[in-house]
Amino acid sequence: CYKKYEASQFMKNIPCAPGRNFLFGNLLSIKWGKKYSDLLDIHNKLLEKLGPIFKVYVLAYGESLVVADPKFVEYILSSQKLIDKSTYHAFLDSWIGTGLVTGGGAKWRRHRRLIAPSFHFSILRDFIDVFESVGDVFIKKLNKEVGKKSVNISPLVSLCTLDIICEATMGVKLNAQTEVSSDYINAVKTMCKIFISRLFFPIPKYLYWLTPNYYAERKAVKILHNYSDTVVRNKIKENSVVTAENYDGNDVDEKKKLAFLDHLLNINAKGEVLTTAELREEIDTVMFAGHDTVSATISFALYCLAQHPEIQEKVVEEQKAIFSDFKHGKVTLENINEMNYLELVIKECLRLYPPVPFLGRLFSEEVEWEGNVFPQGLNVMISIYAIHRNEEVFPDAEKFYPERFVESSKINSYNYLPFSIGPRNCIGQKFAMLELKTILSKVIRNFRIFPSEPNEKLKLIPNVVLESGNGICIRLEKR
Ligand code: HEM
Repeated sequence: CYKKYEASQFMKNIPCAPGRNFLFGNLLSIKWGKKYSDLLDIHNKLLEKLGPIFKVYVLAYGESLVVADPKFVEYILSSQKLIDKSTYHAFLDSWIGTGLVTGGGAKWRRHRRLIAPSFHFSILRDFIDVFESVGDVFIKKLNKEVGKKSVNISPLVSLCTLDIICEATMGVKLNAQTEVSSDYINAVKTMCKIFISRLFFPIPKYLYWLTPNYYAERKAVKILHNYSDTVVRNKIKENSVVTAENYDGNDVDEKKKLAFLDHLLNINAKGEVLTTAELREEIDTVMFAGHDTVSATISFALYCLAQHPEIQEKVVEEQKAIFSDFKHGKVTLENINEMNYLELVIKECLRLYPPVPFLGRLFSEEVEWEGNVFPQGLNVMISIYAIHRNEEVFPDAEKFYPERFVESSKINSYNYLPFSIGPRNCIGQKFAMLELKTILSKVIRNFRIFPSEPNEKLKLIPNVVLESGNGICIRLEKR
């Protein structure tokens, strides 16, 4: 009880974003006073003015802490107890339920332990074929953009990564790149839009059903669940694979397995069973987590290469040394491991443009740190975006300079964390790196990349992932 009192007193002393309104908290000054696209700027200015730990207030959520202090971040992220996600994550529940990204507590621990082996390197190797074949379609699509003065690359890349994650996860070809439109893709887009709108226009749960979003969300979720449910049920039927409902203790042949779903089904054969609903939840989760994040990174990396011809040239030289058939050579695990300079480029891109710019946590208990007590139930936003721009760690931080990662072992993990760190780090990190290298290698070997005409600068906005409000525009020429 005393801790509770101490925590509430301590919170009073934490600097607060200005313009607090009794009804809307800081939202009015943050949201209405400025354009949505200014949000990261505002956040930077608040950090400068208030320091690396400050609070913002939004009526529907109460006080939230924004943290960019690497020491406190280390304390939070390395904790085995502070693993619960912020209340905002609940806006994704209707779609991805309490799968790995949003779940917490004992269920998350069990699922993480069961699913982690499916992301082992030996399994990921098989997915390079998927990256290759979907990448070939992507190159064909890009061929159609050659000669245009400005191409917003984001939507094209997004369809490519959606095709990849769908095939890798469910073993199903979505053909998002070749089909004009699909209900599934539209439903994914709708859900992402609604998530953001609910985040910034927090309407209390009991009033939400009065809004048009409620009905759009219900329709979209039905489409998304029908899709993954059908795939899961068909797989179970096809493979006669066991689930919690029909498990009889017999093993399933591992060699036949290809997609993540197959690997998850195989878990059931080992006696630790996931129900059909849990399987669907995890499939939807990987579809959500593994699509836009990679898409954003590829798009930003192409933009950076367009803006820095000398860096692009170094990437090309490395690719020339690796591939005897420069344009059509196939990517393999072996040659991916030789793409060292490309890896530096990707790392620098993830530093400047972290797809997940903020990590949300909910303190499930009172937290004592450096003699201060933070209250239980506090929402915390860890600003990866700000941590990655710390001049003391990354001199000339706004500069795109891949060489700064040559001695990456010297960079403390809590100063550079695009995939987060600790128990809730990104389970798909290795998968993502393989996919990023494969697709970027293919693009760079087929096209020269230039800035768009006129040279459109990025206007960063923190949507579901980091995006650019005016698109990510480049110009392509055939090599
Ligand atoms: C460049 C690409 C990617 C980036 C930057 C990224 C980043 C992240 C980050 C920062 C987290 C932690 C979120 C948090 O703590 O709140 C996370 C979690 C997660 N990511 Fe990724 N991710 C990427 C790609 C992928 C891919 C390709 C997959 C799947 C194939 C994936 C699956 C997941 C899952 C399932 C989690 C939740 C892990 C857990 O809490 O146990 N991610 N990712």
